[in-house]
Amino acid sequence: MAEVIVVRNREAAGALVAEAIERLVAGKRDAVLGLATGDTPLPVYRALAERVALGLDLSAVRGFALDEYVGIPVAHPESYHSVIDREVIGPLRLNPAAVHVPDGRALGIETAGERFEHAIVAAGGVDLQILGVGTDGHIGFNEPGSSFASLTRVKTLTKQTREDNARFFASVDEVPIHSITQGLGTILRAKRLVLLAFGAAKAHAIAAAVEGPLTASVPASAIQLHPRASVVVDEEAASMLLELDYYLDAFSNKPTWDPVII
Ligand SMILES: N[C@@H]1[C@@H](O)[C@H](O)[C@@H](COP(=O)(O)O)O[C@@H]1O
Repeated sequence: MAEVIVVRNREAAGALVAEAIERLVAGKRDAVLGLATGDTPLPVYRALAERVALGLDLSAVRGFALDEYVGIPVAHPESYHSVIDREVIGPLRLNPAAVHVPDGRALGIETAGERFEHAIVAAGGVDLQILGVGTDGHIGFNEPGSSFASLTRVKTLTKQTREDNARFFASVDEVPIHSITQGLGTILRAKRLVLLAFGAAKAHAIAAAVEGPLTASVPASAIQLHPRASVVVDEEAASMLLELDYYLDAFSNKPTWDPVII
């Protein structure tokens, strides 16, 4: 079962996960982070940036982004290359050469997934994968129906995802139709998963991911297959969990030898 941690707000979630990443890096300077985009992980990146400003050294940390749009230039401000540069590499002072984003350019797209998988394996795998969740239950861009065994590949975005992401573009018509995303199988190979979600719009996806049946119709339910998955949510995102009292009880009685997330 995934560990469910209910926090007061986004800032508290950011602080909690940043603290775990700091502990991870203290034990492994060149730890490999799996990097999500979207609004959800921003509090984590902000909290880490504050720690970096105070002296935390992340310069040896390596990273793999979850996904990228296909069909927009790398330099487009909303390409995940640009977002990862702006929100992660810069503020966290990571080495740009050590952070990989799937290659969504048309040239060589058939082999881009395989190349990305090789790079993850060559790095020794992802130590901690940060995840958000789409309102339709997707993780990365693994839309409903994605195989639990899938690896990095091109996926067609659903109408719902394109509408959700239209806020980053001038209109929904400008949201790319395709993406290249780590597969559910890729994500499940990470040593630890941390899925974050905030707000009532995510409550259904969180309940389905944590307590619903294991089904490709809810890609985030794949986290139930992972032995070390934590779900960090605010009260609104937690509001449809049937066993909420149990999770709160389990967390407040967490044994001291069992550290949070890491
Ligand atoms: N590809 C990304 C996902 O990685 C992200 O988790 C999800 C939720 O986005 P947000 O965090 O902005 O709600 O949407 C996007 O489609």
